[in-house]
Amino acid sequence: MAEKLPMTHCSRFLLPPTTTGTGNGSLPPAYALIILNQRLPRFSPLLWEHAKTRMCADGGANRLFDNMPELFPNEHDVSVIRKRYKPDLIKGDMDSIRPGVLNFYRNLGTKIVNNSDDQDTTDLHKCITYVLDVVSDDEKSNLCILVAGALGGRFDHEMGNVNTLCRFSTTRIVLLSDDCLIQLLPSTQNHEINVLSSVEGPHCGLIPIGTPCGSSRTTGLQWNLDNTEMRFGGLVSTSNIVKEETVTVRSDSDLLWTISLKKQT
Ligand SMILES: Nc1ncnc2c1ncn2[C@@H]1O[C@H](COP(=O)(O)OP(=O)(O)OP(=O)(O)O)[C@@H](O)[C@H]1O
Ligand SMILES: Cc1ncc(C[n+]2csc(CCO)c2C)c(N)n1
Repeated sequence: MAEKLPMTHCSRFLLPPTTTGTGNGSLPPAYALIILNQRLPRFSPLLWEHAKTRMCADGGANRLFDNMPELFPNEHDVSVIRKRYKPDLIKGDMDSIRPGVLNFYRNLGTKIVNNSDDQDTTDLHKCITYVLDVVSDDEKSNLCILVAGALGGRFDHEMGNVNTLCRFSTTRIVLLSDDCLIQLLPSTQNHEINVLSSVEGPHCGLIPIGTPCGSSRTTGLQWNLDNTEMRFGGLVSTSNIVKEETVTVRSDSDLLWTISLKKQT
């Protein structure tokens, strides 16, 4: 059987942007940022700087409005901060955004898309379909969607957010909270994860979601998988520890990769 192509992963969006590219000859990813209705992670200004497109899923706009100024305690004019962080788009069923916040961003020129007719998909899902609709096929191969505020509070929302990783499994999507990130590793490729130890790790996990996994192999972890079977309801890898700069993962079914984020990020 033909060897699967390698897919590389690196959380360079947690480091300040550089103008020097990735350093390995490949194009840096084109990031889009989606802000959800959950506490804004402390490193959101960095994600914002990296992103080419910035959007809020419905009540995510309240979080941008309320929490972004709190991340700049030395700046006293909150309206200057709010104007600096103007989203390109607010999209959703609009049952959570406060009218004052909606008016504020509308007056700044933010595009507002009301999808209250769709009560079958989440606001995050609606934002992802928007990104995929506006991006060309060429750009899609280089796209990486960063989702801020994906965990905490309501378990149905958390699972809904994880489900979007599976629904859009051919798109690179990273779910982020203050504490960790989560992404899907499709079984169609072998994975090389470049761990940035200044900002992430050492705790990590590999979770088979959806279908059981007959065989997975890893390198670079304290408890490596060696042709190991995993299934939800059986073995899943939690509280694993990154031991090397590069972690490799190959598996016959999709896995969720999660890694802790360091507090000083
Ligand atoms: N407690 C939470 N934990 C994780 N994600 C959340 C939480 N609350 C909201 N979200 C995310 O933020 C998005 C916008 O949420 P919002 O509260 O504006 O709308 P909602 O009506 O509760 O959500 P939806 O319309 O998507 O069901 C949701 O689609 C979800 O992805
Ligand atoms: C089986 C089933 N369960 C829940 C909902 C409700 N729902 C799902 S996503 C969403 C948010 C719309 O922005 C809402 C209200 C449904 N439609 N179908």
